[in-house]
Amino acid sequence: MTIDTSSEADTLAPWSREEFDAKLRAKESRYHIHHPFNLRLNAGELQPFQVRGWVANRFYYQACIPVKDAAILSNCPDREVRREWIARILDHDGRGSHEGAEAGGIEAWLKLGQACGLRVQDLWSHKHVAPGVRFACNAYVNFAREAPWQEAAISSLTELFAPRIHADRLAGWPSHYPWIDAQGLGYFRQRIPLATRDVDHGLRIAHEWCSTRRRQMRALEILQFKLDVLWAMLDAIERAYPDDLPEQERP
Ligand SMILES: O=C(O)c1cc(C(=O)O)c2c(n1)C(=O)C(=O)c1cc(C(=O)O)[nH]c1-2
Repeated sequence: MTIDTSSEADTLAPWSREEFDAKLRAKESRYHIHHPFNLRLNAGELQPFQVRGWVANRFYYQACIPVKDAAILSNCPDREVRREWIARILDHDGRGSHEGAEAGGIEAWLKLGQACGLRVQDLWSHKHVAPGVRFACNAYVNFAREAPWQEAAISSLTELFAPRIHADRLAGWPSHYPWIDAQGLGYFRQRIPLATRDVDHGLRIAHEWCSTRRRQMRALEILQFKLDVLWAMLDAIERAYPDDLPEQERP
């Protein structure tokens, strides 16, 4: 028998904040930190072209994030929320073209790409981007364009689990991949406090919006959608860069 959760949701009291948060956090088991490709990446098992392939494909995600955040802003009539949310765009696009954190996350990712041996123009051309990665990232941006801004804000809550994945890279990559200039890992370092701040804001929005069981259940569905975006990206990247990819097709 299937349970009709949609009508059931209307008869049930909302979970307490603690229960709701626990259910959001339990989604960690589906985070891409557990994807086979990420396990190999962070265990130092990948060949240089596979790391480069991951970096080049992930750059498409990086480029989409501020567009996604601008879509959320464009749907949000609340000035207080907009004032806080706009920081996310500047975090990635930068507040100036100079060096350091002010240059923003996209610039830092380009540095990571260069440290891995990729050329800036090749990253911007997105020529290495696998179709599945493009589809997944575009689905995320389109969701933010079309959903109520509170739902789109909730979709960023995969960042609950991001500090750990960044910290894993900082801890492991210098010894696993000594051919990558460690200066290039700054992106991961700068994201840890920013992800924590984003999550604080995202959770405040989720707590206010999810005042009914139906909305709480919807939030869990949305978080799963976003987990699927990240998982599908790694599925596509894994498929694009098999261990025996011919030399001439390697990034
Ligand atoms: O490297 C990662 O595994 C990872 C994951 C995520 C995430 O969980 O969505 C983000 C990031 N990095 C990231 O760097 C980032 O700026 C970011 C923004 C967002 C978002 O949904 O708004 N997610 C993420």
